[in-house]
Amino acid sequence: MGLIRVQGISKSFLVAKRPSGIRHAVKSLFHREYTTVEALQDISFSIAPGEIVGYIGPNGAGKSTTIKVMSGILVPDRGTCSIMGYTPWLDRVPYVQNIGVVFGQRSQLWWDVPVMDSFELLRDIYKIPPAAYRDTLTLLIDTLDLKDIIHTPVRQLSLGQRMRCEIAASLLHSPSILFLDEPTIGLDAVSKIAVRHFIKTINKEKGVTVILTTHDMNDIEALADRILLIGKGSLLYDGSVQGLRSQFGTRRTITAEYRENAHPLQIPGATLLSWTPDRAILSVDTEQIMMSEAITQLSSQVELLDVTIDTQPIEDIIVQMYKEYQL
Ligand SMILES: Nc1ncnc2c1ncn2[C@@H]1O[C@H](COP(=O)(O)OP(=O)(O)OP(=O)(O)O)[C@@H](O)[C@H]1O
Repeated sequence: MGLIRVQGISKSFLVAKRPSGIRHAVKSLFHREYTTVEALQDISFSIAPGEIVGYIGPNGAGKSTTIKVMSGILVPDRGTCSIMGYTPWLDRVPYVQNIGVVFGQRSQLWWDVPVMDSFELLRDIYKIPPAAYRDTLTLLIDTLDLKDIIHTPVRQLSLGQRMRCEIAASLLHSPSILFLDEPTIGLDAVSKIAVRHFIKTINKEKGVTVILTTHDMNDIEALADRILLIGKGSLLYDGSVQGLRSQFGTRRTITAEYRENAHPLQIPGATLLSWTPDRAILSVDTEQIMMSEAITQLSSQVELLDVTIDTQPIEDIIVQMYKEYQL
């Protein structure tokens, strides 16, 4: 069942050209030239309740524009979007009761007042009943470890502390869908893990459907059941992380340790990444040679002591896809 159904969405922006040079700049004051940026071109997908979907793509691909359309901030030029039966940009008031949105680069909290004051304002905006507000707030304070920071003005918080408060703010009204635009951007390793853990928990325990954009492939590996890959405004891949690996991740790395041998290894279909007389690292293209065959060839050339095989990191696979699609 599609909780979110996006069909044929396109969105373009008219952007003023900024000529360089003083003469052209003065001329442009009287005669502006415009160019059209096709931010989204015929995007379609559907998301079921309880999914965590990673929305990825290079800079400028159209990720934030999609999130803005889905959260009702932007109106597309063409296409339809039905989320829980609402059209986000037409049914804004009832619709926003059902969604939470976090833009990692922007704050929805009031900068100069304590976090708690922002929460109370949101309580009033969303008309959250007092008992429900108390319960949700207690849960969020516990799970996001907010006790010691809730009475601090936002501008005094670290980025990681602020992000935890932003996520709490987006969930105060218990939405069933959460849009996260770069939720871990700029966070240290510990805060990233805390945020990921929390996202996983609300998805599992509360059944919240999560759509997150990120450049951090560790976020994707830790969280997403499914990836939507967008490039230059078009959807290029829709499937599982596993599917991405089997479709695009055809390389494996073999690290071999062996009794000293003077001759560098030579295996067709494998590239020698590094070599010493007792240790070599090879990159194997499994489309050219099966792993079993590569190991057989290896053991025929040296006396093996230890072998480890690593799959291609998801980050590398994505870089390879960006190259393949010329993004
Ligand atoms: N308000 C706007 N006015 C003009 N152009 C815009 C506007 N918003 C987005 N764009 C353009 O639309 C394209 C898609 O932008 P978008 O912000 O959706 O990309 P993104 O995938 O989120 O990128 P990033 O990873 O850098 O955040 C870009 O070329 C961007 O310059």
